[in-house]
Amino acid sequence: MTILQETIAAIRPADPAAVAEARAHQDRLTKPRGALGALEEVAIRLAGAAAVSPPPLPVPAALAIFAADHGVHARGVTPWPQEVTLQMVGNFLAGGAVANAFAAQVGASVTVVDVGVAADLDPAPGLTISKIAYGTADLSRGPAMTPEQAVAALEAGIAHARGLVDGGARCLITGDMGIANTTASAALICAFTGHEAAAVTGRGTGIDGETLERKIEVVREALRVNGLERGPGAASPVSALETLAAVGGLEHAAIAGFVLAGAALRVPVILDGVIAGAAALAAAALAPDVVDHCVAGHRSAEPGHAAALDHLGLRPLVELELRLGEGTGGLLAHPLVCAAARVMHEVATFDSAGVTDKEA
Ligand SMILES: O=C(O)c1ccc[n+]([C@@H]2O[C@H](COP(=O)([O-])O)[C@@H](O)[C@H]2O)c1
Ligand SMILES: Cc1cc2nc[nH]c2cc1C
Repeated sequence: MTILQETIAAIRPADPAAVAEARAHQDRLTKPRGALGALEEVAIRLAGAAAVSPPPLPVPAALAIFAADHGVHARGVTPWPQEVTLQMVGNFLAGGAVANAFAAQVGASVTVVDVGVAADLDPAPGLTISKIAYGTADLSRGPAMTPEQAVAALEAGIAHARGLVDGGARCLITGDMGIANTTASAALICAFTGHEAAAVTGRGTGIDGETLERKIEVVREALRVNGLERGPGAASPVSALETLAAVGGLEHAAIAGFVLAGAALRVPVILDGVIAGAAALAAAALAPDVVDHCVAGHRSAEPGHAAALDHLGLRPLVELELRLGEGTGGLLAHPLVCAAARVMHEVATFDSAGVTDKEA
């Protein structure tokens, strides 16, 4: 078996006994039933994913930022020059990005993985160089990657997750850096959900109306050229791997592998924004049970993100109109996920605290 096949084969759905025990435990705690709203569901989800109730506290957390460039940049879908991907990797490694500040705030480690930056990076502490290509091909002219490249990127994500978990991480947070990757994200979301390009293509880093029109047309071309057009509800004739290779980025594939590995290792994964959402669609198409191991950290301002989360059946914890990527929304959600788990360990029950429960 390949590393990818072995990882997919190890993924189990939420454990029903742990889910039932966690649900029953929530109802015994000294609070009106349901009073913690969506956090109760997070705690129950963590228990199902870990197959134990109460679930382990999701600490320490590790953010992994997967960086790559995109051939579709040449179509003028973003105002930012491609070299910003490389420059931001330098910024992450120097500790100067928003992701570094948020990671420090929540006590998460930060590592960066080069899976496809269009330039050579010097080795540095915190950087893993797993370069598969110097950026993808232009997805609007043909497949962005070969299936072999997509598998290599998936396996780079798996290897990185395994390394972090071996090093003690008990929560994985997805991060991305890749100028033009919101175009690839929109194409993936169309291909996996059946939505039309105009419904899920957004302004990314911030583009004008004219650029947005062009970006929507580029996404339509990508779907047409790669044989991925389909109506809502119609099944895709193309396999998950071929879809990912056709319109994804190297960082999308690596993030999909990272998520699959977290699930296989029963370590919860907090998803960041639209890039993670698109990658999670690919992961779920490869292994549907992976979703039980994911928490949607936030909902980004990019319209395709809501479509991806709806399709995955995930409810975002934080909604602050963030549209930065890097893992920033996932990092902000981490204390909420910790709080949800901690309740299960530390809050007294009606019985243990001698608090009178309401009458049945
Ligand atoms: O995470 C998000 O939802 C998100 C939304 C918009 C932009 N981004 C980030 O911005 C970059 C891509 O934007 P763009 O406009 O170049 O496609 C890439 O580095 C992403 O991390 C991220
Ligand atoms: C400056 C900058 C920082 C980013 N971080 C993630 N995507 C980004 C895109 C830009 C342009």
